[in-house]
Amino acid sequence: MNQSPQGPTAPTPELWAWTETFVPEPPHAAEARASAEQAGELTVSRGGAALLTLLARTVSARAVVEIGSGAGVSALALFAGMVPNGILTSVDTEAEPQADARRTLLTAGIPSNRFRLISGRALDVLPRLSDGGYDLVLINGDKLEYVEYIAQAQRLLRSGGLVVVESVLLGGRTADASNEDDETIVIREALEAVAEAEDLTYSLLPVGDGVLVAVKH
Ligand SMILES: C[S@@+](CC[C@H](N)C(=O)[O-])C[C@H]1O[C@@H](n2cnc3c(N)ncnc32)[C@H](O)[C@@H]1O
Repeated sequence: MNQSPQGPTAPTPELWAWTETFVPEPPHAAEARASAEQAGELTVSRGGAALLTLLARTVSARAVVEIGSGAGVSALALFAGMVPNGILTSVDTEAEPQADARRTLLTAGIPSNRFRLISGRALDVLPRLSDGGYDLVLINGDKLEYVEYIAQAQRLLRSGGLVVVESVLLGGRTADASNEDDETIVIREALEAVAEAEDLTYSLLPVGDGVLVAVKH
């Protein structure tokens, strides 16, 4: 068997890249991803989208909060796993990607009464949402605010709800001890906040650019 210091079959970057394509992306999602890429808007990875669908289905998500609507790629993935009448509340500071998100969701047949796209800064909007009222919170907004987003997610989630924190590896910067830029420092603090939280059990998954998933108890 192929042995390495990490274990019997340590995955190569090529193998992880292959896992991203393992779950086929539905046609509407592939179109939304292509148009987001064309507009220069960042999205969750393909593997990250499949993970969101899985997690939303795992908790029978009825009420979901998304920080960072972008062009709606993650929203579509969440809806694919949510219960049929589930509602997504999604916040973004930028009007243009949010208009794309609206178009993406409507084109995919999601009725407009199933999503609230709120224009504004997450830290202004989240405090207005109900304590314990949500099954899943996706964090994919301003990385410099991730510590505050996690505190908000702890308040918003019901017991058994999930917080999903996107892109925590920062392309390798988080794990590079010589790196001290502001985003990296905040992401490390956010990871520590989750690790130290007594009401969260977590795992850091090597999906896309790293996804931290935690369940509230
Ligand atoms: C990576 S993109 C989100 C991608 C989206 N989740 C998807 O997969 O399609 C990050 C988004 O966060 C938004 N954003 C940045 N700062 C924010 C803030 N303070 N509050 C809310 N959204 C913010 C940006 O405008 C951008 O659209």
